[in-house]
Parts: sequence; C-alpha cells; structure tokens
Amino acid sequence: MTEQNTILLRGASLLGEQSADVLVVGGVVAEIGSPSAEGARVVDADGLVALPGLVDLHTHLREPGREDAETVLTGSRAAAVGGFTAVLAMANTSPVTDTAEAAERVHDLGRAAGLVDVHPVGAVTKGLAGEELAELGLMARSRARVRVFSDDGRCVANPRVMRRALEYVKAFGGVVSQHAQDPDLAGPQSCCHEGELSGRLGLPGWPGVAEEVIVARDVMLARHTGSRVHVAHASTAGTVEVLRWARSQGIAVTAEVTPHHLLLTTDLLGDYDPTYKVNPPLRPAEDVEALRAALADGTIDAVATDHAPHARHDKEHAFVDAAFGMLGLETALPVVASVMVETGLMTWADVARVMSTTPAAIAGLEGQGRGLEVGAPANIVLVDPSADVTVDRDASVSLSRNNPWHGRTFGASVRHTLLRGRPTVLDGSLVEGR
Ligand SMILES: NC(=O)N[C@@H](CC(=O)O)C(=O)O
Repeated sequence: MTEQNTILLRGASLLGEQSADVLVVGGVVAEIGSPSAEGARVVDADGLVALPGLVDLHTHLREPGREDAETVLTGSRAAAVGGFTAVLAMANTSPVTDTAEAAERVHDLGRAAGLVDVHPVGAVTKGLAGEELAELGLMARSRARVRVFSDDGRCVANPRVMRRALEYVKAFGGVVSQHAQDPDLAGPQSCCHEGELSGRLGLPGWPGVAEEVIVARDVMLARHTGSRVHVAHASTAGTVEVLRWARSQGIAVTAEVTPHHLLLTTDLLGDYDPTYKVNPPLRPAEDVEALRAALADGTIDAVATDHAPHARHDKEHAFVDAAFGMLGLETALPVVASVMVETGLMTWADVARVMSTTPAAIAGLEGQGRGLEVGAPANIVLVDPSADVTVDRDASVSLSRNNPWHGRTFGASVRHTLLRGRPTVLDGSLVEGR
C-alpha cells in the first residue's frame, strides 16, 4: 500500500452515529472499523460527520453558451466545495442539450474538470420549445448515458408531449423531471408569488396553483403510462398534498425541494432585491413549513440545489427585469443542516438519504450514494457539525455572485470531499490536479 492511493479517515462519526476509521484503498472503501493506518495518508476526522458524497439532481452549469456566468469547471469547483460528488447539469444551455453530441460534450467537460461526476440532463423537447421530443433514446444510449430528462426553466405544458415523453423514457428506466408551472396561470410577466405582498409591491405574481395543477396532471400521466415522473423544485403546500395522495396510490412520482424554499420566504422581496428573484418564487411561511414536514416524512424525496448562476449584467436590474435564479451548491449542506438537523426534524442519516442515496437512485447513478459501504467507490463528504461560518459571496468559487445567503451564519460546514478516494476538498479548500 502506498500513501498515494491509501487514505485513512480517522475517527469520523458515520452518518452522525458511531465513530470509526474508514480505510480507502485505490478509490474504494476497503475497511470500516479499526483498520491499520500503515502506509496510509491519515485525515483527522475526529468530530466530523461522514456522509456519502452529495448528489445534486438539479444544477445549472451554463456551459455551453453562458461561460460568463459559470462553466462546467467553475460549477464543478462549487459542487466539490459544497460536498457534492455528482451533479446533474440542466439542459437549458445554449445550445440546448437535446442531442447525443451535446450531452457527450457536457459529460466530457465534466470528466476534464475531474472534481465531481457531471451527468447531463437531456432536454425533453427540441430546443426546450415544448413541441417535438428531443433525441431521448440517442442521449440515453450515448457515452453520457442520460437518464434524467427535463425542459427545466420551462414546463412541458402540452399533456400529449408529456405523455409521449413518459412512455419513451420508460423503455430505458429514465425519468422526466418536470418544471411544474402552467404557463397560462403563471403569465409571462410573473416574477414573484401571487399574494398580498405582490399586490402591495405592484409586482405581477404567479399563484401556487400554477404549480399544483401540473403536478396533479403529471401524477395521473405517470399512473397512466406506468412511467416515472419527478417534480423539480416543489414549492407549495398544495403540491405536497398532491404528492401525498399520489404516494398513497403507489404512483411512481418523486420530488425534490431546494434549500432556499426550505428557509427563505416571500417577505424578503420587500426591498425589491433581485437576488431573491427565483423560479419557482419564494413562498409564504405556511408553504415553507409544509415543505419541511414533507421532506422529514419522506413525501418529498430529495433536496436539490437549483444552483442558477447569473452574470451581474443579467441579475442587477429592476426586479421585474432581472434573471430568475440563485446560487446553491456551496451552501446547500449548511442550509439543510440548519433547517432540518439543528431543528430536530431530521438526523444526519436522513440528510444522507435526501442529499445522496435517494437522488443517486432517482438518477440511476450506481457508484454514488453509498460511499460508506465496504466495496463501494469512496465518494464521501466529511462535515463539521459544530462550525460557525458566515457566508461571504466574494469567497465563492462560482463565477457568479447572486448568493442569497451572503452574510448569514451557519452551524455546519463541509471540511473534506473525496471523489473515488481522491480528495477534491481538504480543510474546506479545493484540491485541483490529479
Ligand atoms: N430556477 C431559476 O430561477 N432559474 C433557472 C431556470 C428557471 O427559470 O427555472 C435558470 O436557469 O436560471
């Protein structure tokens, strides 16, 4: 054994429970317990919680097309710093990821960056136009092995197109991730939650029901087709009710919630700060409560960041004109720890489920989500559960600065990230180069 390919994580608390040493040899978890450290590089993990590397079902990496906002490399850096070992890169790039070649390009850029597994999401429809199905089968069979399809940023509004997409992806175990938002109920000018505050601020709002009617329609289409639908960024209590019913019927629906919808509320819009402009919009406290409860009881399966970097010249505008979206990769774990763990709603084992194991299963990623099992690829994150860290948007490794958490203090932080046994982050800092 050489120090190069042998690492001993000493004294980590596995899933926040018993402490043990984890020996990683050649990128694989070789032994858990009290293995010999001989010849190994030792990482002191005393007081740290070990989780399987995080998996993000919903990331915008902006390459190709908007490399001024993020690239596959800079987004991969943000992911690694956030404790992720795999991300799914949304298709709303320019050009759109709607062909096998486009998917392979993103996949290859991810490989070249080498900090996190980058899995391209394929568009459901050509050019995200909502009309003609994209090359779903070719993307699935490509080197990129696409399994998740989404027109995210836009809803697949036409029920006939959605039905066909669900039927198509069933053949290869794929899933359609739907940006649930009825385009007629949520008009083109809508830019925040429709309610008393939007009226007072004079901002065109969109109602929660615009999301809920699509979720309701799609669970019926999933039942009809026997295929799998995934609800991207669930944001309302009504969506949770529909999901609960669908589960009780055994329908194959899964759902994600973002860290920002678990903590931030529509009240933040009082100053018209476009940092808080996001799609779906921040909702009232009642929705936030319902989303937390649904994540805790398993009605919502996963946390996904919807990391949506934007260049200053797209974001720093009057509220109605600014781009939708906020950063999320670097701060997801601290936010979830503060909202769900520090409140007693969830354990660290639950965090591993909703941020790693279940998202890996939804996306069909075999080597992810089980980094603490002997014989599995050592995709592992080590978290300091009693940190005291204040977010500074200028310290971000992302290219963008639209960070809604700037100035907030969190009690947990990512210390080390291992991708197949190779440290990508040590003591909170990136380790680049293989
Ligand atoms: N979530 C966001 O607010 N923005 C997303 C796409 C979208 O509009 O959903 C983006 O690509 O910027």
